[in-house]
Amino acid sequence: MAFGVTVSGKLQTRQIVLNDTTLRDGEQAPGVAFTTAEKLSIARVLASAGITEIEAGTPAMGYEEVSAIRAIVEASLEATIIAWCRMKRSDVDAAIESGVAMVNISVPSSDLQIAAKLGIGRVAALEQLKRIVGYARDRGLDVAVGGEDSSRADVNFLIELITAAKNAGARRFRVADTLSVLDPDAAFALVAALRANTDLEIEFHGHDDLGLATANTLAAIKAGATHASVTVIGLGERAGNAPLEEVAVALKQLYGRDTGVVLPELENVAALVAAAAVRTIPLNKAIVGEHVFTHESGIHVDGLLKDQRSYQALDPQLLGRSNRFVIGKHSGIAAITALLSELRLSVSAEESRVILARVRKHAVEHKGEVGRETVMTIWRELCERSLPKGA
Ligand SMILES: CC(=O)SCCNC(=O)CCNC(=O)[C@H](O)C(C)(C)COP(=O)(O)OP(=O)(O)OC[C@H]1O[C@@H](n2cnc3c(N)ncnc32)[C@H](O)[C@@H]1OP(=O)(O)O
Ligand SMILES: O=C(O)CCC(=O)C(=O)O
Repeated sequence: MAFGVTVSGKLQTRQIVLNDTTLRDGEQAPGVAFTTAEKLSIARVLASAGITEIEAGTPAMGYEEVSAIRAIVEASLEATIIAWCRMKRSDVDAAIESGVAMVNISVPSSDLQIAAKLGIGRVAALEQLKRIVGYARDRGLDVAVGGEDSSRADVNFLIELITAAKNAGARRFRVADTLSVLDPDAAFALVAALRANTDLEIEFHGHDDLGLATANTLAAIKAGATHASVTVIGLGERAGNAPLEEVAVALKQLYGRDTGVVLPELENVAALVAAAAVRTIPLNKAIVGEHVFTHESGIHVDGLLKDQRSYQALDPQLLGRSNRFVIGKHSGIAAITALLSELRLSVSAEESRVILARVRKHAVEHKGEVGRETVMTIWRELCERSLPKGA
């Protein structure tokens, strides 16, 4: 099915809204603990990067968290600040204290979670949800209902929850694949079934235990989700959430869909969050990894030098970045010749082959790229050796 086409076949022109939950689900990653100042800086860079919804934290955690969320609200960013709540009046009261205008009220939706966590049944969970949504609406809050563990729930019960949420005044239902049990086909089918039964906003919240969070999120959007939960560099519970940078760029690159995210800001946002989370961004991390536009293999470098399109689908300029060539074990003659010519060093074809052999040996011995200085040293030594004695 083509992107942007609903199950009923109607073309959609809507913009996909990304709800960034780095400050809530992201911070639930083991060992991650942001200070209030870090939370505020992250919220600021997210808003400057065009994110219009920020799930900023869990007010039920107490005074510090409420103050941090309040500081973000008081920064008057161009974004809706959302607080995460359980179905408890005290959680909603704490959210009100934090100053947010919108809450996400979470309801365990699978039979297993309803029974195990809350010790009640479906009917009681439904009643509790209605009461709390009404309580929040009466206090002027916008309400999204978070269907925790939606992907293991009975779809008919999800529809009952959504109907109850809507009747109580909620504007959105979040379909959470809490434990990553969906693949893209199943994510599409689930969201399509819900889409066919409600006109509420639908947010998809994917986790990455199987490395499918981004794919599942795209499938959910194809099926009619209007919103997607994301976190910077995929920070979040266990293997994390759908990464903001992957979802925003994939939507643009694959489907030409704009999320309002300023793509060249993503690298800075990722660096800030990684530093505050004390996490390292893997060199090969999609979109924001240092090496994702770096090329070493001889055949690739040769192809890129002849025509960039031969080995480039995602234009680094879209992200304010550029291609980089490095010399290493997999370099070929074209890369060596190009580098030496850039350095204005002349070599014969035979000398290039000798330099390449030395480069390979050096790369294996030092397990890494071979820097320009090293290539120049190899070149110099070769020249000295070929000079006639006494010259
Ligand atoms: C999938 C997700 O990401 S869910 C969000 C997870 N986020 C967090 O846990 C945020 C950090 N958590 C915390 O700081 C604490 O757990 C708090 C402040 C929220 C609660 O702390 P405590 O009162 O000590 O409760 P504790 O964490 O031990 O247990 C959770 C309680 O919430 C209840 N609960 C869980 N989900 C819900 C819900 N959606 N609605 C109502 N109650 C819920 C549990 O039944 C349990 O209640 P019980 O103590 O009566 O059995
Ligand atoms: O209930 C929600 O809002 C979703 C909670 C969550 O983070 C999840 O289920 O993974």
